[in-house]
Amino acid sequence: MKILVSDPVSVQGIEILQKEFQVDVKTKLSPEELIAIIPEYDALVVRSETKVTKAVIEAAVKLKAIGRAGVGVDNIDVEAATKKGIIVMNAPEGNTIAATEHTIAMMMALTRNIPQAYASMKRGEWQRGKFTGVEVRGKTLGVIGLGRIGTGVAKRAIAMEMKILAYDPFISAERAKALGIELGELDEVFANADFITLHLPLTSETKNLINQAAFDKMKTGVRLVNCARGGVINEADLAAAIEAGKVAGAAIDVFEKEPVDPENPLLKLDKVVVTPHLGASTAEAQVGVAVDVAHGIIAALKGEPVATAVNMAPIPADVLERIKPFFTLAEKMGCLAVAIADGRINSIQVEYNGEITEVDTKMLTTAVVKGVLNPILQETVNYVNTPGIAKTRGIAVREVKIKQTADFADLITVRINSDKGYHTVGGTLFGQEGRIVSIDGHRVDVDPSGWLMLSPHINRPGIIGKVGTLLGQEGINIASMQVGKTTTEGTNIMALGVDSDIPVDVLAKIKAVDGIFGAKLVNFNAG
Ligand SMILES: NC(=O)c1ccc[n+]([C@@H]2O[C@H](COP(=O)([O-])OP(=O)(O)OC[C@H]3O[C@@H](n4cnc5c(N)ncnc54)[C@H](O)[C@@H]3O)[C@@H](O)[C@H]2O)c1
Ligand SMILES: O=C(O)CC[C@@H](O)C(=O)O
Repeated sequence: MKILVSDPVSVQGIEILQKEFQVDVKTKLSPEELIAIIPEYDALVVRSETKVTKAVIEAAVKLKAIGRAGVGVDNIDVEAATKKGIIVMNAPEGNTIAATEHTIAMMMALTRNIPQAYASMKRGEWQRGKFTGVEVRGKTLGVIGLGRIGTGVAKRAIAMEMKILAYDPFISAERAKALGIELGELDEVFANADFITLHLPLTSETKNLINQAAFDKMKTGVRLVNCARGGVINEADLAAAIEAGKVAGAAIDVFEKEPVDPENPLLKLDKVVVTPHLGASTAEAQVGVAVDVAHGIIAALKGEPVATAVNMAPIPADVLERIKPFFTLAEKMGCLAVAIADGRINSIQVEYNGEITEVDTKMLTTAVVKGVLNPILQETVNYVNTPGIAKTRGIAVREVKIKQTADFADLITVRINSDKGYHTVGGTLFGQEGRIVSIDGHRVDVDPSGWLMLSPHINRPGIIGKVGTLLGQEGINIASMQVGKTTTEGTNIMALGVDSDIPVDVLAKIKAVDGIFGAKLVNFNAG
């Protein structure tokens, strides 16, 4: 598989990718160049410069994952990617400290006129009176967006004896209180803040949030800091508010259009301190996001769930740790269940027993359904599109949890229902290895890898020998053999691990053996 890295991403991340896949680093591509080469790639890694538009996604043929080495995914058409079953992930934590510290640096640079004083001295001047600033102690800092960075900025500002008034409709008052932060409505923040700092994403809702109408509600002399996203502030309105004396100054790291247009009015104002989107630009952050995104891309390309996918339900790290060993098993159980099922599938039930019931198992259930759908569909089936595909196909998915278990510490049982009846597959982990421990109530111990032939038969001498002879005549080697007892008196199931595919006509000959009720072949390595 091939990965394209189209923005400057730290070498530590690239090296991790190179251990597993071929990696091409091609930066500064024009939109046309990216569209022309994207069909070759299975994954794309970007920072904020590459615009992954609908056209890019439509041109992609094999693309399975897009990784953003950073937080904001506003440069990626996530909706188009989701429709195509492409996992979009970010690296949300690696640059939090960098952006937090940059925000504080920008606020202090703004209050003490550091860039202006620096430029003046470099011109050979000594102007002490011109650059008198203001203190932040005792001032109210309005924090809009109290997520990772907003909270970090608030904590540091509290240490500088600022009072924090925050607006974030998705944060509880208890959480804010525990941090020593007062929550208020947006208009309260506008009306009371001496400084306002933005830490929210750019969405259709937040675009132009800080516009002329917002400035009208603010204190005269307010100072603004934006290290979140350009576009949240209307730049023309900000420039006008500064010129009118309503806003005393602004520190801006992010712009509506990047790289910024030299004619941007904000660049012409002395009261505006600017940096070229440097919030995440520390050595530590760049390594952090590159390494995080590399691990996410590898997981996605191996068909494993990605903790930081933005178009899938997020999985907390502790839950992922707990359920990760079960993923491959769960998918293979789905693959086995669909192989033995007859008729039109109308529902899949996944029952969990044991310790595993204590965590959120939704992604494991998705893994089972993915395993069911993968062998029967031509389209790419992954963790992003599996729930949608099952729904469109009218397959109801149900999860049942019963903590009590009889024989295993953890047990997963898949029941696949069709218009012709139902089948069950049980699985567990022996150490870290997945094992199929029951098929339709027959006790087995099957390693779910390679080819497996399953054949229920009457429990009487000679049958297994006949099957062995038939396979031997066709040159098909039997690698392992299990015979499980069934709960139905007198019926056993043969589970033969074979080294290669069994042609349909050979399978027909096996089915025709007297005493055999059927024969099904499963390829656990498909998909
Ligand atoms: N300048 C940089 O280089 C740089 C670096 C990292 C992150 N960022 C940007 O900083 C921003 C914050 O990043 P983060 O990691 O803290 O994200 P986060 O997801 O942890 O926090 C965002 C917060 O915004 C809140 N929010 C969403 N919509 C809102 C609205 N309409 N009004 C108020 N609050 C709202 C959310 O509830 C959340 O708490 C993002 O836009 C990110 O892209 C910039
Ligand atoms: O890639 C960058 O340097 C910017 C990252 C930053 O804007 C983010 O959203 O994480």
